[in-house]
Amino acid sequence: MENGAARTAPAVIVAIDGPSGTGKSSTSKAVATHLGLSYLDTGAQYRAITWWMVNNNIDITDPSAIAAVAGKPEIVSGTDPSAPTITVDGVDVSVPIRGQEVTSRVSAVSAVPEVRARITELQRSLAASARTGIVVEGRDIGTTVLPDADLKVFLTASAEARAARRSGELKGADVHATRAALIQRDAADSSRKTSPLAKADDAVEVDTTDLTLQQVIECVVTLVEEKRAAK
Ligand SMILES: Nc1ncnc2c1ncn2[C@@H]1O[C@H](COP(=O)(O)OP(=O)(O)OP(=O)(O)O)[C@@H](O)[C@H]1O
Ligand SMILES: Nc1ccn([C@@H]2O[C@H](COP(=O)(O)O)[C@@H](O)[C@H]2O)c(=O)n1
Repeated sequence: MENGAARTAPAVIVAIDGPSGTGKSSTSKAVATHLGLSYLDTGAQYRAITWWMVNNNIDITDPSAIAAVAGKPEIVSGTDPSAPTITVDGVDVSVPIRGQEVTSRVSAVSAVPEVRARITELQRSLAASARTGIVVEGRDIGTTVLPDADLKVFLTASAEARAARRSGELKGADVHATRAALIQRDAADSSRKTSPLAKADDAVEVDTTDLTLQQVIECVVTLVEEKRAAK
């Protein structure tokens, strides 16, 4: 190499989208850790702003009420894949954003264009400042947030597999009710007007129904390494 300079890998931007329970978070964190990249859970950001709306008694059924205050909460995401963090106005909300109160309302809040504009700006700024690159997971990353990502992956899995995974995680929650809730949230996320859940035309689709988590991770790591080698 010229002047003995060590070649550093170019920063790589990876977008991972897909419906609920397809393995986006588990896969993205592991891929980012393996490749020394940052990691951003964009669902956590939408959950955080929803938590703030609930805590401040904003009428979730009124999009104009949500839009009017969308710029108020300060949402900060930590992007270390081994310890991702999320705070709202300095409060750690990593636990309450996973509760039912937030989960049942997040699709309504995330459908409001002013909320999406605010959160999208945060996401682009974090991606632009990631030194080695970043794995960003969500619903509209490949289509809207980072349309020029080096690699776009769209994870899918049957509703049955996703419900079984989630009810296992929720310590035996009723699998039928879990399946119905997943389908309802996906339908809301896919049918909203602004940046719906969708596969980008140039995304690689990976059906994870019959794959172990380790197999999905290995598949995505290989795809990233191929893109990196070609840069
Ligand atoms: N291929 C797989 N096989 C079996 N279990 C899996 C697989 N991928 C993920 N899981 C498990 O399924 C559950 C959901 O995974 P994860 O949270 O990564 O999905 P997600 O797509 O990020 O969901 P959401 O969009 O709702 O946040 C977790 O318990 C995870 O360990
Ligand atoms: N890019 C994204 C990511 C998420 N959402 C909304 O947030 C909800 C929660 O996402 P999880 O991944 O934590 O389950 C999701 O249902 C969407 O309503 C989004 O709109 N865009």
